[in-house]
Amino acid sequence: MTTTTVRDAVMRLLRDTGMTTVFGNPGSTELRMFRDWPDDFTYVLGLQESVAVGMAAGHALGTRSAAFVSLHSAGGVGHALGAVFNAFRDRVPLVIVAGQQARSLIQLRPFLGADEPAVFPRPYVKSARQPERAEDVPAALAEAYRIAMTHPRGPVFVSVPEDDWDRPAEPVAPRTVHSAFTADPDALAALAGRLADCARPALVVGPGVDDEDALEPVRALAERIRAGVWISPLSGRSGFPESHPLFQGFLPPVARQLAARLAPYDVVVALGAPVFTYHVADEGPPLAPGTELFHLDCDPGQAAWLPTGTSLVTTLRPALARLTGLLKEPDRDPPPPRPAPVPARARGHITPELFFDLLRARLPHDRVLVEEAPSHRDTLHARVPVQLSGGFLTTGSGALGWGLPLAVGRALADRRRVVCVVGDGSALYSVQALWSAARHTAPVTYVLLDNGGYAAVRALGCRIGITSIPGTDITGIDFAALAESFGCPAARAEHAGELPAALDHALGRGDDAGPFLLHLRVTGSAGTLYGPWAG
Ligand SMILES: O=C(O)C(=O)c1ccccc1
Repeated sequence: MTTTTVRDAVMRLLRDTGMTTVFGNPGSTELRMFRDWPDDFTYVLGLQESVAVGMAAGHALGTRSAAFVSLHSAGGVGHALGAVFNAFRDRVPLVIVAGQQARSLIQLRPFLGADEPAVFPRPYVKSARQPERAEDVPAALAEAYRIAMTHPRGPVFVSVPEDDWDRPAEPVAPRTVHSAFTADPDALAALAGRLADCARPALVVGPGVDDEDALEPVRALAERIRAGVWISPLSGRSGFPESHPLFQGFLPPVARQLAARLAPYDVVVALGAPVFTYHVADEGPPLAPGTELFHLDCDPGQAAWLPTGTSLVTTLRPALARLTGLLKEPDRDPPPPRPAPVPARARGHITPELFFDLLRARLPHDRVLVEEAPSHRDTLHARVPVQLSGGFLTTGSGALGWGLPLAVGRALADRRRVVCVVGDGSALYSVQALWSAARHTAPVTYVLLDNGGYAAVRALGCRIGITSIPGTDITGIDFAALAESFGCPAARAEHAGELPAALDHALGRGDDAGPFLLHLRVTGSAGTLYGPWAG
């Protein structure tokens, strides 16, 4: 006779897998999960489901382990989906449980009930199901954890009817899955041969490098072969020290420009990088005729859809160790280092260039920087070199509202201060995350760059000759007052002369001081994102 319930078995599983911080937004379909809520669990409330998912993602990235998310029924899943899309594309491991109405009510299409719950979040989850029987819920969640954590990682969805939690179920035994795997040794030897013979090699580093914690083996390979190193277009994570003399910059998400940047190289090796992540359409081949691509990634799907090159399906660490071991120091010069930016003017209004120069001078090398200010991304990359794997985090897939809650979860993961640079437009998709940050004393310094609207959209319009775009102006919001109303202290600055002291104050807060928001009115930004359209 079983005496444990689904809830007992799931709580035990969450302890065994380290998922005792639950990010969620509760409702009546989750009530029975909360019965006898254990003292060793922390519930982090997001005041809308996309905020809960964004915070969970930041926590997962910081702990390098899956985070648990509890969503409220079909409507909550709907609210969360933009963030789930990011988590899927950015390979963030999440175990997402959505409440469902009681099994006895489902035939009558009840209030809150989800029709086809396992279909709704697809295709942006690695797996989605509602177990056939209540007693299968613990095993389904254990499986979900293992799927989320197996490369390529990502979110997994389980729908749980509300009456299941009190039903009897057996606990599930802890298990281990080792998911690293190595490419065919002959294929790696052939690649080593090409790298030994080539004239000018380059590496393209993608988000997979941080995901697999492979920065050091990537650096060792780059130094061994004296390769120029590029970051793949719009990568959501840093994976190479950007002050390294071999570092060359960030590939643009436009086909012709990207091919031109890689044209000087005869062999390019992409590491955990989808390489051809374009934002706007362009014509021309993905690579110049003289550039040969090799691509190492753990996702067989990515290997299949890339348009060119030789793919080796592999996790990176074992493949890089073997590859570097096969290569000798070559007789070739390293590429020249990328030029330093021209220092910004420090008078008049605040420009993004000035802000990033001052930030660079104040940012400790081990500080994590979260960014969601799309019209300033290129300026940030040019002026603030990040050194850490995962020291820079953003959305690699484009659903906005990710950065502000991501910073909360990332800060809660190790309670070290995070700096989050966020645009005015971006902030407003998920601004209530400031309340969660204040509530949990999350050490985040937000610097809100306010250019009065959706400047990236305007810039992309200008690029193709559309200069008047409805719905892109946002004015009349007092962000400092808004932050303070959520319990997050704030300040504002408008003039260059005020900025150094304002930044010293905002960035100098201790790790136990909770969040702070600095609202900066900025001018003179963006221009034409990605340069003029050549089509
Ligand atoms: O292009 C867009 O419309 C858009 O939403 C976006 C998202 C992220 C960065 C830049 C633009």
